[in-house]
Amino acid sequence: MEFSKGHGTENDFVILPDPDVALALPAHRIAALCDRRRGLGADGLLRVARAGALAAVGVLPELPEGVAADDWFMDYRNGDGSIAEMCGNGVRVFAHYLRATGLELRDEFVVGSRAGARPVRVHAADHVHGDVTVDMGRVRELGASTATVGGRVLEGIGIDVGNPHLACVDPDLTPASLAALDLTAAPGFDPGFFPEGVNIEILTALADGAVQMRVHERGVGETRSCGTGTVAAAVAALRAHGDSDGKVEVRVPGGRVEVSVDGGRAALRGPSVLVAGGQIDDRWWTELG
Ligand SMILES: N[C@H](CCC[C@H](N)C(=O)O)C(=O)O
Repeated sequence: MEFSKGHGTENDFVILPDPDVALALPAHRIAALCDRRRGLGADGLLRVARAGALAAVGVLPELPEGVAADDWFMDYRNGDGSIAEMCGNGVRVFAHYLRATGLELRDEFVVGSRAGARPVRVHAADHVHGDVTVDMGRVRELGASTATVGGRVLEGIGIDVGNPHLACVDPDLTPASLAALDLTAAPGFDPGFFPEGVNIEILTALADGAVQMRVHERGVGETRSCGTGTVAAAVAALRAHGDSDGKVEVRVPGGRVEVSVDGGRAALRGPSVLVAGGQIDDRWWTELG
């Protein structure tokens, strides 16, 4: 079974080409594959399939708005096997993979996601490095809520980027104190406000057009980057700064991305790296049950 491995600012993914949706992907198999000791190891999994093929076998109940049957669809799963609506770093790696393998010959095309159509522009793509902008669509503020980290209560804004986020801007945070935060345990949050769980970003205030951010992801744990999270962080940082639109460089442990916010919509530009490709042993995969 063919696979590739890639990452966007060190948020890493196993990529499974499966255009006709021949693979069964129960959660326990994904969790084993993404486990960093008993499997290949990754924050998440990207199945590469045609949207119509996913709908035909019932993986998708229907085609999401704006997604055509022959669009490539990013069937994203978190490392614990759970399904998430959208993955911003994942779309960049997905688009890079399509161009690098020749599955897609255009530089501008739509990637389908459970959150809807995500148009991409591939600025550069060779067999290792890519540079991609993703139209992240409409971003919706959900109101104020809080997170608890190491016994401290942090004020945040709930933000819908197709998936749920709580972005906590702490004006007293410095890069050093942010780096010192213990995120090994999942931050506490209000399950009434986020009944489907939440990705939690903690970030410094906007300064010189940039913020520093760490993230604890739903279904994964702390990651070195979260693309949808950088969009939520940029929206929250602009809002705390008294702005609604603007460009923000979001610096995460795994690198840097640029988020543009305009009229309630966002775009995310950043790198992608394809690290390796190979074969997953069919018998190992089957024995997972
Ligand atoms: N853990 C997220 C999905 C992956 C998001 C992140 N990897 C990104 O790049 O946006 C969730 O459950 O909503």
